[in-house]
Amino acid sequence: MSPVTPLRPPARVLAVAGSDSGGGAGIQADLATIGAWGGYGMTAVTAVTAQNTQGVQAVHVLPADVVTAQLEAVGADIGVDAVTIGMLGSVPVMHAVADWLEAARPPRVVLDPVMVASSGDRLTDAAGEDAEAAWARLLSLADLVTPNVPELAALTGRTLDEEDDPARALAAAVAAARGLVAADGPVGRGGTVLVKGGHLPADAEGCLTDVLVGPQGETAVTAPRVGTRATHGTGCTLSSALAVLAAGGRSWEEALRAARPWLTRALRGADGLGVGDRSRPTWHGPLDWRVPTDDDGRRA
Ligand SMILES: Nc1ncnc2c1ncn2[C@@H]1O[C@H](COP(=O)(O)OP(=O)(O)OP(=O)(O)O)[C@@H](O)[C@H]1O
Ligand SMILES: Cc1ncc(COP(=O)(O)O)c(N)n1
Repeated sequence: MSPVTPLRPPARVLAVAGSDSGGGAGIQADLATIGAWGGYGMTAVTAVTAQNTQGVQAVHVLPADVVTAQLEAVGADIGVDAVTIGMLGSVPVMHAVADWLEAARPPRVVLDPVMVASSGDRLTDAAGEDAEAAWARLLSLADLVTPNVPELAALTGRTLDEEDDPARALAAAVAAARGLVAADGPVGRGGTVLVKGGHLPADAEGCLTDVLVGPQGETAVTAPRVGTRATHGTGCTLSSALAVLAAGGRSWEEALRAARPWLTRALRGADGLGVGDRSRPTWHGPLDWRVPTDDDGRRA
């Protein structure tokens, strides 16, 4: 046996997303996550946002041909083992990404259908029938779709925010996701939906549940709800972790079971970061240090 364990080449993961100047979500969270899991991160920037923990101050969506140029540059030369898609910003950009997915057929595509930031600010000008048609195209090209509950409601036209009971609220969201993955549904063709529980009430044990809903069945993964306001970027972080783990050969279930405890640590680490004072970011780095902060988590 060789004394040196041969290294596997890092998974090449392409993040198609917007830039968050505050560093908490979007491309910045994607690259931090891909790096944390040992992947090689690449980007196709769709939009530039001026953003911090208070909210989104400005959005500039890039022209669709600039997005296409980035996708083609990376795909043609470096190669892509997995794609993670976040903020797209406009209908032309959505179609540009769908065109490239159709032509390039990357092996694993994770689609986080980002619509609104956790601050409440809109991150897309896509609306109406044009947006519906563009989402339908993207859903049909994704292997894993990771909506939060408001996004799931928007994609399925269902009302999902009326149930206070955690089990019934989750069941309603899972039922909506089943419609997406049904043989005649928009995801169809063997794709999976991850219903994320971050917007649902915690259960009696104080836990949140995420459910993978696929054509072959469902898997629920439960984790403690972390009592923090520092959840900015959790969606981007989770999608990118799933993409890099799947690119390394894991199934969606194996990827979620590995990523979910890591996300709990990232959420727990966020309070000690002392970054900003409203919608604080999760923390992808080492947890063996603490910034001195006051009772509100501001840097002392
Ligand atoms: N307070 C929390 N404690 C533990 N896990 C959480 C918490 N909030 C969200 N999560 C987890 O974070 C992941 C993202 O879920 P969520 O439903 O918040 O998605 P999202 O709204 O797209 O995220 P974002 O906050 O980035 O917009 C899920 O795995 C969810 O269970
Ligand atoms: C560029 C960009 N992409 C995605 C999000 C969503 O993340 P969150 O819902 O945590 O604000 C964001 N705020 N900004």
